[in-house]
Amino acid sequence: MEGTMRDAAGRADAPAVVGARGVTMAFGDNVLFRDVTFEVRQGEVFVILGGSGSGKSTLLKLLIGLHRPTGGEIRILGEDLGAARGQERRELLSRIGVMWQSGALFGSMTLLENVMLPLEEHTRLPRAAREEVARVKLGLVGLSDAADRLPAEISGGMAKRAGIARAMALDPPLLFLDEPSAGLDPITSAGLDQLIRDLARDLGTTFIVVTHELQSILAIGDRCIMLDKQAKGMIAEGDPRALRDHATHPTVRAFFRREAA
Ligand SMILES: Nc1ncnc2c1ncn2[C@@H]1O[C@H](COP(=O)(O)OP(=O)(O)OP(=O)(O)O)[C@@H](O)[C@H]1O
Repeated sequence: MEGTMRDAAGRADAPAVVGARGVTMAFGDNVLFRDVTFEVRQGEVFVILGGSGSGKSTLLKLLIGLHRPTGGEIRILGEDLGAARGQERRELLSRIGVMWQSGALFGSMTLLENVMLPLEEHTRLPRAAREEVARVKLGLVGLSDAADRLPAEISGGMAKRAGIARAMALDPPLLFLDEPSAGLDPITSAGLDQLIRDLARDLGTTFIVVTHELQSILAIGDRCIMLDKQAKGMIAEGDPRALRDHATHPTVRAFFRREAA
């Protein structure tokens, strides 16, 4: 497997907030990947990349408990996700935020109401406090002025930001983003990348991002792993810029240098 030194951001000593050890996933006879092992450290922006069908989304679903792995162990925020049951598992999973590719905002609610929703479901805060928290989150993503708009009245980039604000409503230490740049023009996408970097730096939030947008990977990723369909597993791990400059594995090189494999 292609590998590089730890990221230059110097987070090698930060505690691991996610750990996958020897993770295998199969649907019936169809093995997607074997022996996937990595750690994500607090405050990192960690990117999962790979070609279509390599299992990126499935890995994301394993990490947030929507699927159980066929083999191996996943630890989230210090807990063994596979061993956690019932209320313990629910509590653990309530400490992670997820933004799905579509943004998944409720169309009949304003952005403010959308961001207030998780607070309604998971806290007993009075309405005024929920509103206050939701306004702060919208402020963090630069949408203070759009709080009263409906999802249909905003751009795709704004919808992604609102999706991030909602995923952050409960102050999760760990945020998962599924293809955040999908469907955005390059300038809007670059703005979103900047937001992700700012949030990671200013709030210490750990991000795990599934994306195949090379510009985004290079802009936001402290470290990445690359899954491969043929290899049925990881073929690279490391600092994306180092992989771009030094990778020798043909598929990894091809991806980072936009060459034919
Ligand atoms: N619930 C499921 N049941 C059975 N097979 C599944 C299921 N989910 C995914 N798969 C299989 O796993 C493969 C990988 O899917 P996955 O969505 O994880 O890939 P991906 O790398 O995210 O791809 P893409 O970039 O195209 O979204 C799919 O091609 C499909 O064969």
